[in-house]
Amino acid sequence: MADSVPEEKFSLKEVLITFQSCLTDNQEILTDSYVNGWRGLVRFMNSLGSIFSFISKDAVNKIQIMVTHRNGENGDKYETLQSMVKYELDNNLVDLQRRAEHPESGCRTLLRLHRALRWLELFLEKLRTSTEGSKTSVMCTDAYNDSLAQHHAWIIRKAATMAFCALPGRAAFFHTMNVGSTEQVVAMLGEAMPFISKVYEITEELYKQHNLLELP
Ligand SMILES: CCCCCCCC/C=C\CCCCCCCC(=O)N[C@@H](COP(=O)(O)O)[C@H](O)/C=C/CCCCCCCCCCCCC
Repeated sequence: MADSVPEEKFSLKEVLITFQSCLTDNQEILTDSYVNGWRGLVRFMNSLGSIFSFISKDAVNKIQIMVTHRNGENGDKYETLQSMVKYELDNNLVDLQRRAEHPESGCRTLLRLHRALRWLELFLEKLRTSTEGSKTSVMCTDAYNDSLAQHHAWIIRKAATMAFCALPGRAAFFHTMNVGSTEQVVAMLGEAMPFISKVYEITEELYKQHNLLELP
C-alpha cells in the first residue's frame, strides 16, 4: 500500500493566533502577519460555501493590493502599518477627499480590512458567549449591522445579509472551526480575542491620529 501523506487539517485556532504575531514589542503591527491573518480567515470562509465568494473575492483583492505594496520597490516602507501610513502620507500617496490618483493606496485598502476586523471582533464575541440555541446567522448579521454595514451600499448590505442566512448552525459552525469541543472553542476564542481587539484598537488610534477614518 502506498504511503499517504496526511492532509493538513485546517484549524481556525492557528489563524486567530496569527493576529498575536502581528504585534511588535513597541506595539506596531506587522503587515505580513496582518495579511496572513486575513488569508487564513478567507480560507475558512471559502470552506463555508460558494455563496460567500463575492465577499471572498473582495477580501482577496484587498489582500493582494497589500501584498503588491509589500513586494514592491518600496516594500520596506510597508513593513508595519505605522510605517506604511507615514510613508504614504509623507509622499502624498493617499486620496484624502475622493478616489482619484491613488485608488489602491495601502491606507484606504487597510481601512476596509480594519472595518471588517471590527465585524470579526463583534462576531467572535457573540460566538464566545452564545448558547446552544443561538443562531450564527443572527449573530453574524447583528455584528455586521453594528460595524461594516454602515459603510456599505444598500445592494451590498442586502447580498451580505442574504449570504449570512446560509451559515451553518452553531454546532456545525464550531465543528468546521476544527478546534475541538464547544468548551475548547469557547476557550480558544477567549484566548485569541484580546489580540484581535488589540490590533483593532491600535489601528483605530493610528487612523484617528492622522484623520484617516473616512478615506474614500
Ligand atoms: C470563528 C469564526 C471565524 C469567522 C471567520 C470569518 C471569516 C471571514 C473572512 C473574511 C471576511 C471578509 C472581509 C470582507 C472585507 C470587506 C471589505 C469591504 O468592506 N469592502 C467593500 C468596500 O470596498 P471598496 O468598494 O471601498 O473598495 C466592498 O464594497 C465589499 C464588497 C463585498 C461584500 C462585503 C461584505 C462583508 C461581510 C463580512 C462578513 C463576512 C461573513 C463571513 C461569514 C463567516
